[in-house]
Amino acid sequence: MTIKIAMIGVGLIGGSLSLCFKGKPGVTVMGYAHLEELKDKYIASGVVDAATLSLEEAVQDADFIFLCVPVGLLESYFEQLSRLPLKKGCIITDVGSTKASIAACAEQIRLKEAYFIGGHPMAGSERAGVDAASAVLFENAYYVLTPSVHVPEEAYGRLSELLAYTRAQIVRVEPLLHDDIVGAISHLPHVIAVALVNQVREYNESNPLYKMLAAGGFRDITRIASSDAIVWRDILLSNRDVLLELLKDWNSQMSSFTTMLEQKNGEGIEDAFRQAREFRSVLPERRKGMISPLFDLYTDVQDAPGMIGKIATELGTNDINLSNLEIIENRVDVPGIMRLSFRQEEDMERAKTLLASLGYQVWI
Ligand SMILES: NC(=O)c1ccc[n+]([C@@H]2O[C@H](COP(=O)([O-])OP(=O)(O)OC[C@H]3O[C@@H](n4cnc5c(N)ncnc54)[C@H](O)[C@@H]3O)[C@@H](O)[C@H]2O)c1
Ligand SMILES: O=C(O)C(=O)C[C@]1(C(=O)O)C=C[C@@H](O)C=C1
Repeated sequence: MTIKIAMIGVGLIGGSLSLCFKGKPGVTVMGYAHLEELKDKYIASGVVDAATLSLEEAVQDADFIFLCVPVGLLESYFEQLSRLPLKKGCIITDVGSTKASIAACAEQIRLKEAYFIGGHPMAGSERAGVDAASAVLFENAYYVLTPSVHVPEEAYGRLSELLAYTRAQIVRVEPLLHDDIVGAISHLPHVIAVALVNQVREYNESNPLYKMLAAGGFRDITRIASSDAIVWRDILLSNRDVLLELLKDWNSQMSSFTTMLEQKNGEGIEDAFRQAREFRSVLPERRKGMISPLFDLYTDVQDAPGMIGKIATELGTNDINLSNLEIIENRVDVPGIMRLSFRQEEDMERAKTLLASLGYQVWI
């Protein structure tokens, strides 16, 4: 059996999906580019089997069409597709970070012989473009699908089956509920990160020490402030109503901190930190490129380069199989944390005992 996949927009997400599908038995991935230089780039980067500047050629005989363009372009592409000859039973899906507007559009423009199933992989990065694409981006992530009642289970099943190549976990959610939840856990955090960076950027104009001293905490909370401006402009405008409500709640969270500080309410501040830590500690952890779960052990690192070799050697000479090693906070002259991952729980336990006996502070 042959499967043709048309990828409309081969950037971070479209490129990563292409890498998941390309080379699988019977699958060909055709990228659509709106600019000549992008077409050449898509081919040169090797993420697609072929690329074209013609939308019609890209989708001709396609079994699946993925719309991977910024959210503000989704409706226009959907409308163009509805006027093109599509293969009977073809599935059109998108990867947009909002789902209500494209779902409403698909309700209005009924496709004749194709089906639309909204999609949103809950994985990404602050980087953009095909150069940032990765075959393991979606591994162990959730992948939201928002089929309408008009979509037959058979079509939903076909898309889910194809998406198994991403190694993501499919979850079915209503479009409006999706936008409420993703507004809170993704869109609002991006707004907060950008506002925080811009606040500090303004202070830095009068004193460059701000930038110089900005360390782990600032970097951790602001990574996503480097995200693509066009992609995020479209997401925020598309989820505007939800964000306006969320920002009201955010302002009241900030007011409560203002009040606690004004009243020197140390207990209130402690409670806020404790509650946040408790909730954060139960967030599901997801790792790219992992098939089975790992058993993790943590230790402080004073001098990372020397320590890495020393610890790896100690484990090796004691026949303890280390699967992965990562420095979580790597700041010059400041102790960081090393995460040691093991496939077997027994290896982790033995490493814990060994490193503790050698004087390392270790914890699980
Ligand atoms: N960035 C993330 O973390 C993330 C995660 C999940 C979903 N998404 C969604 O994925 C979609 C794509 O985002 P991305 O992060 O891959 O961005 P990107 O900038 O990396 O990719 C966008 C692609 O669309 C192409 N494009 C731009 N204008 C176009 C046009 N007029 N016609 C055709 N193609 C055009 C670009 O050339 C690029 O290849 C967005 O809808 C976004 O909401 C993003
Ligand atoms: O990890 C990141 O950089 C992301 O921004 C990924 C992220 C998110 O906010 O979690 C961003 C947008 C999405 O639509 C899905 C995932």
